[in-house]
Amino acid sequence: MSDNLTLDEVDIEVFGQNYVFEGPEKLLEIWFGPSPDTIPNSLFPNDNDDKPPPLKTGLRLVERVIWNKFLELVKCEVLNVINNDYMDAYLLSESSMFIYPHKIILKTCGTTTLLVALPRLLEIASEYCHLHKVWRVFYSRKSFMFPERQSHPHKNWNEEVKFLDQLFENGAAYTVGKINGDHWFLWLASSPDEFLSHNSSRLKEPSHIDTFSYPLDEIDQKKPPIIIDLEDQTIEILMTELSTTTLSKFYHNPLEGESGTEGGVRIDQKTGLCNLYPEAQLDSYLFKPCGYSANGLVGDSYFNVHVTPEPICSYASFETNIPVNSGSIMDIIRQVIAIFEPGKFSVTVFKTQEGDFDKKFLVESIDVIDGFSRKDRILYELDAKPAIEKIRQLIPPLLPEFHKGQAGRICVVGGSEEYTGAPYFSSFSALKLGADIAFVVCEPTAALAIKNYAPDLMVHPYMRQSGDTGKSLEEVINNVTGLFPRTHVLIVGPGLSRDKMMLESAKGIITKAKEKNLPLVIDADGLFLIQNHPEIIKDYPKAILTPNIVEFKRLCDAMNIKLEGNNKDDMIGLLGQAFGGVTIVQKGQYDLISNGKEVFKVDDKGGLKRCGGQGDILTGLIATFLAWGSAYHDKLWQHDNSISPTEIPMLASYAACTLMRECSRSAFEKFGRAVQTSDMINEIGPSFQKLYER
Ligand SMILES: NC(=O)C1=CN([C@@H]2O[C@H](COP(=O)(O)OP(=O)(O)OC[C@H]3O[C@@H](n4cnc5c(N)ncnc54)[C@H](O)[C@@H]3O)[C@@H](O)[C@H]2O)[C@@H](O)CC1
Ligand SMILES: Nc1ncnc2c1ncn2[C@@H]1O[C@H](COP(=O)(O)OP(=O)(O)OP(=O)(O)O)[C@@H](O)[C@H]1O
Repeated sequence: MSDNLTLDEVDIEVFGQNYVFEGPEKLLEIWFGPSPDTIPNSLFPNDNDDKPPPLKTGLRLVERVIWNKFLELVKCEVLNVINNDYMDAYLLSESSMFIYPHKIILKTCGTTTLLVALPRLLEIASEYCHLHKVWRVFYSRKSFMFPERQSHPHKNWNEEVKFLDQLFENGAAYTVGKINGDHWFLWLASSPDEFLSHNSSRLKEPSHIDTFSYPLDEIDQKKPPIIIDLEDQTIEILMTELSTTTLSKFYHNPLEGESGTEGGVRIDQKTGLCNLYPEAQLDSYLFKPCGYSANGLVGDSYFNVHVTPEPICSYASFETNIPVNSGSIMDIIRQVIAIFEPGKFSVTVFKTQEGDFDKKFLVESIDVIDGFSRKDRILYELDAKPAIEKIRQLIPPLLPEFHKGQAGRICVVGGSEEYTGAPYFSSFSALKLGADIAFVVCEPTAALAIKNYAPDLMVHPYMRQSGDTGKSLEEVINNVTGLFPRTHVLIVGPGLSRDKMMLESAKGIITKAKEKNLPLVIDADGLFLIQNHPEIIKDYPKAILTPNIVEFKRLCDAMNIKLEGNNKDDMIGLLGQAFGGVTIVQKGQYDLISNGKEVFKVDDKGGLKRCGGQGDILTGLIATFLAWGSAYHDKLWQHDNSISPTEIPMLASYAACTLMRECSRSAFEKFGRAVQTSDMINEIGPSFQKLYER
């Protein structure tokens, strides 16, 4: 490095005026089995030997020349290789590759074409290791700094998803984070029970292994039973805007010695990187004129560090799968941040969720670092289901000391001259689930009909349609709000109609309900109101909106959220964010639930008849779970108080969606095409019993 030039000047001198480098890496993990022991031809531990087995099996059998050729497709090459009993770690000209017997982790930066090489990777596994099927695939990357420099299929996320979808079945693509800021793309396909088929057209199964298969039980017969630890956790710290002092350390200064491995060792000491994991076997490399990469091995885990020190695109990444418990994640983050002194950084913890793992605790344990302010903290559940056990905790026990109303008082504002069924379905479903009391506040002509449907309901004819001169808007609103002291949860919309006076009244009632901090469920015509006046509900986290496909689109339009460039399933998170943390339940072939931070998916089997009114049932169910959430926090019964009030809308929505689908499934099973919404209501009791009753 020239002594009297700034780093910028050095870059321009060496690389030219327009030089930039894409530091953020593409990361691919392909698992061919859950552990090394599930791979054919593995050498199993000698019973008398405490030492780990010499696991040169599976993918580790593939020779270096094959990998060299393979990496040509990625457009990078091998600089150095280290290994231990568990894996081979390749340091690449553009990042790293880790090869275990049962999985490969390939991480490449710049304009490498990682996915292009994927079919060849599957072919190598099949041809040389008898690994014809994969068990888990994970591909991720941060949004690129310079996307226009990438080549196919990395030009944009949709292309990458299409590429992966063509190769593997059942993939799921996600975008996490701010679309107009830092965000991540993830694609994953996994199947804990079965192996995934892949469709690599170039793959041909060699005839001599035509009949070879390796179901887990077949392998298990060859050795003592093993407990497969499926826990897998990766921590990634991505840093930009590194300090000038830090950057200068990653330039090659000929006066200090050679670049390459020798330079790498120098950098490890100069920066303190060698102290991150002092016990690690470290392989580091200093590029000429600048840049640094390192792989570190600790037992069966690894870490890697890659640094792009050009000031115009400065970037450093640290990634590890070395197990860290929730409490000590902060220690490693602090150490890494102290070494690189970034202006901005983000931490991603990717964890497979097994057992009773407390993800909330993990997320909360990631604290703010002195000198930084936190912009975002997202917990994203990928195809995960919130613990049924958690929902069960919200359900009030049936105790002799309780009195009328404590298990839930639900008020439905809806019901007009045109629609009387909707408010009935909604309120009656709340009773069927277990709420003690349900009121319907409706227009007088609807009141007569609804009273006739069910004497269990309390029907108040307080609402007025336009042209009805009997009552002013103010009187209507005051009458309804007079019920609030007796209400736990308010549902607005079923059968309300689009009459101006009815909608104006609903608007006033929602505003008053917010002042009283009442949980709200808004559906049907209530959503029509919101689509025209989103400000009524924006930033009120106690509200849940339950749009069907048409209503969802209208809400997105109202909030200016466009499908272009977004994955269809990401829209809900964006809508939740746009509404400032309101929970959205997007109903359809599968239901998605999001508050803008988390997304739950409910794809349990439902019935095949789409009769009107099922959405109304759902509102009654959500409201009852919400009311139980309030009773939980009022400590109506003894419990450990482990569920936070902020979790309730997501949990209540999830519980209601699963229950609704089960009601629809079982009613359809009995009645087929003749099934009616009222048949589904009759299934609420048995379905609840099946899913949630202890
Ligand atoms: N028995 C009853 O009294 C019922 C009354 N309902 C009430 O009827 C009023 C109007 O509700 P709508 O749902 O008709 O109004 P929407 O504005 O949701 O629907 C408008 C149009 O979109 C169509 N549509 C709805 N869901 C769709 C989907 N998933 N895919 C494609 N097209 C779809 C509808 O058929 C309708 O033509 C509301 O007040 C509602 O509460 C409904 O809740 C159904 C039952
Ligand atoms: N294609 C589908 N497959 C399975 N379930 C579905 C499908 N479409 C909707 N549902 C379920 O039906 C219920 C009602 O959703 P729908 O989209 O019909 O709402 P809605 O139009 O608001 O209903 P309503 O008729 O009460 O106004 C939800 O629980 C949803 O999960």
